[in-house]
This record gives sequence, structure tokens and C-alpha cells, in this order.
Amino acid sequence: MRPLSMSGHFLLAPIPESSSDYLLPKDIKLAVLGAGRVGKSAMIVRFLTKRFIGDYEPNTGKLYSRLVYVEGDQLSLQIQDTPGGVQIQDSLPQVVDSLSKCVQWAEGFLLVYSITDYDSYLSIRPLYQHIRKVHPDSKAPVIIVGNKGDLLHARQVQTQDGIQLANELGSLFLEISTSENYEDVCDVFQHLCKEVSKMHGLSGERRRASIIPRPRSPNMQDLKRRFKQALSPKVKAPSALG
Ligand SMILES: Nc1nc2c(ncn2[C@@H]2O[C@H](COP(=O)(O)OP(=O)(O)OP(=O)(O)O)[C@@H](O)[C@H]2O)c(=O)[nH]1
Repeated sequence: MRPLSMSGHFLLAPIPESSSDYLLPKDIKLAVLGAGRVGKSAMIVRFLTKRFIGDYEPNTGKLYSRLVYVEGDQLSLQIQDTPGGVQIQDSLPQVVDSLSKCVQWAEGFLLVYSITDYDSYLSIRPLYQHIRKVHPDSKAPVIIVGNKGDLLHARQVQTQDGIQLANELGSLFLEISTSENYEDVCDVFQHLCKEVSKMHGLSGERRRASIIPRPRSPNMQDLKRRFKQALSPKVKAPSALG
């Protein structure tokens, strides 16, 4: 290792053997969907900042962009929050259209309901079907999340209902409390990132930056070789130069 000078500071950092060792972070695009005030924004903010912020204005579709590390891999993560007012069954065409664009853009999905709101649970299946309709050829990873697991006294959706639905749809399922358990929120997002990464086929081989060493001119190399050959005692005829 050699010391690397950066803005007046000396850091010990390995200098890449070649410029092709510079790595780009993987791009991961996620969307969080769910009908009603199920805690989508709270989940995203909890994951990105560790903080639970109790009060949010109803969101109109915010995009979060962050560099994050998942198991040592640097990811350029984008998370699209979607408005909870959207019901895929009975929404206006333009609302469904904007949701479809978001679904088209994303590669991995969190479908969130609140365990205190049975209607939000019922909206998961149509949302899931919508994702599969928009991505007919890819098996984009989907995780179903039952949020607000701390509000047991107000429970309307049993854990078993969540498990059954997830089994039917072939998704992963987790019941969590965004307000009480940061680790569970983190697990959900990290798992989804890993699934998307796997889907990219990038888990083993990391994409390399386009900064690649300039190839040596083949003509110069060839010329050198032929000069060497020509100067070698074994070569008698000057015609060796061609
Ligand atoms: N008790 C409890 N409250 C939660 C939890 N997660 C979110 N909330 C609350 O639920 C309310 C709605 O949370 P939001 O994150 O705004 O919900 P949303 O799904 O983004 O709603 P829209 O912005 O309308 O799409 C807020 O008052 C949050 O504090 C949780 O795990 N437990």
C-alpha cells in the first residue's frame, strides 16, 4: 500500500494495479407501493437515515437516491415512493399510467400493507398482478411487507393471512414495525437489493468502469517484432522486414 494524498490528507489506500480496477457502483432501482397510509415513506426514511419520523405529509411520489453498502458492495440505490392514494382497481387512467411508468422503471418491489388496515392488505394482490403485467418477461423480485406490527391492539390482518398471500403469489413476506425495529426494515431493503443484484447477474462479477487502458498500437508492436527479427543473427535475408 502507498499513501494517497487527497485534499491535503494522507490516506492509506491501495492504488489499483491498472485503471480497469476502478469499479462502478451497481445501479439498483426499487419501488415501494401500497394503498393508504401504510408507512411507505416512514420505511424508506428509516432505512436511509435509521430514524423513525412519526409525521409525514401524504407523499406524491418522491424519489430517493443514495449510495449504500450491502455486504461490502457499493450500490447506487434509487427508491421511488408512490402515493398511497392509488388503488389500481378503480383509479383514473392517468393515475394508473403514472404508476405503470414507475413499475416499468423499477427492478424490485416492496408491496406494503398495514396490519391495522384490511383494505390495504386486499390491495396487495392487484398491485402484484399489475407488476407481473408490466414485466411479463422478468421475474422481478417482490417482497410483501405487513407494517405497523407494533399496533397489535388494532390488528385487522393476521400474520397467517400475509404468509398465505405471499405463498400464493410466490413472494417473500415479512411482518415488521418500522417504528420499533430498524433491523427488520434494513433486512427487507437489503434482501431486495441482493435479489435485484442477483437478477442482474452481477453478484459474482462486478461491472468495471469504462476507464480502460489505451491499447497499444498493434502496428507498432508488429513493427518492433519485425525489426527484432530482422536484426537477429538467425535472419539472414533483409527481406525479413517484409
Ligand atoms: N405505530 C406505527 N406507526 C407507523 C409505522 N410506520 C408508519 N407509521 C405511521 O403511519 C403514518 C403514515 O406513514 P407514512 O410513511 O406517511 O405512510 P405512506 O404509506 O407513505 O402514506 P402516503 O404518503 O399517503 O403514501 C405516519 O403517521 C407514520 O408515523 C409503524 O411501524 N408503527
